[in-house]
Amino acid sequence: IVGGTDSSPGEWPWQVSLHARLSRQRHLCGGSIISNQWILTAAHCVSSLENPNIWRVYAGILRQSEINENTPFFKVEEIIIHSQYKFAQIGYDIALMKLVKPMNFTDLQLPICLPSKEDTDIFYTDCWVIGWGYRKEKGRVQDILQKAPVPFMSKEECQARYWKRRIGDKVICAGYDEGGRDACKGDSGGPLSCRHEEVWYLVGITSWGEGCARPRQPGVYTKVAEYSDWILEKTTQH
Ligand SMILES: O=C1CSc2cc(C(=O)N[C@@H](Cc3ccccc3)C(=O)NCCc3cc(Cl)ccc3-n3cnnn3)ccc2N1
Repeated sequence: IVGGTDSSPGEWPWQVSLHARLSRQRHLCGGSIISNQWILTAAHCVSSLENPNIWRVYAGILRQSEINENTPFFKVEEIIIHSQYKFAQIGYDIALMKLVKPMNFTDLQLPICLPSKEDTDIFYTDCWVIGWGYRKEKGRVQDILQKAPVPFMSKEECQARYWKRRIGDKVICAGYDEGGRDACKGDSGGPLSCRHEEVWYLVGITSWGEGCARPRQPGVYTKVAEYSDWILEKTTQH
């Protein structure tokens, strides 16, 4: 997160850190707890890393330094990537991770509400982007979970900022024209969390941007309300 501040314990209990064990284990992406057995993240985090056995889900942590070989984690049973995903800039940048065992909810690990598909036209005013990602483009993964407030940007303005690309209806843009606050490397897959009438909703999934916190280059987030049918279909036992 660029331009953010330290989060406090339990402030974002739905935020998880997704670690992949490749040559070595490291934080690769954020994710959000949406039920006791399902994590929502970005498709680009797991595409080409679809073997569930390499992933470790850490919940209820504030600092990456809390993680060592003795830290408990959740194992992943199944990874579901949206069938229309190709790469983040095109869209459909959404994926689900099913945990092997359901987690117990505590003050430090709780689910966030999903917006319902009727909520696609709410203009949220209290949104935050959260993560352990870089604080600048050439940075490093941070220890303490960072948070930054980011205002929605209209689709029209966002399309004007990214005129070489097609900004569709299933993404949300958020950021400042003057730049300065944004997601960055290591934040993707995490939540754009918005508070509406005292309830927090998972409005976006951190997806892509041109650099980090550059003027007139807002962050682009998967619009979760547009995928509520998909989420319901994939997470309901049939
Ligand atoms: O220990 C380490 C050091 S190297 C490292 C890199 C990344 C990374 O590039 N993540 C990418 C995505 C990715 C994930 C897995 C594999 C490959 C790529 C990312 O977060 N990308 C964030 C994309 C983004 C989103 C918004 Cl909303 C705004 C601006 C940006 N950025 C534009 N340029 N940088 N960030 C993640 C974890 C890492 N862990």
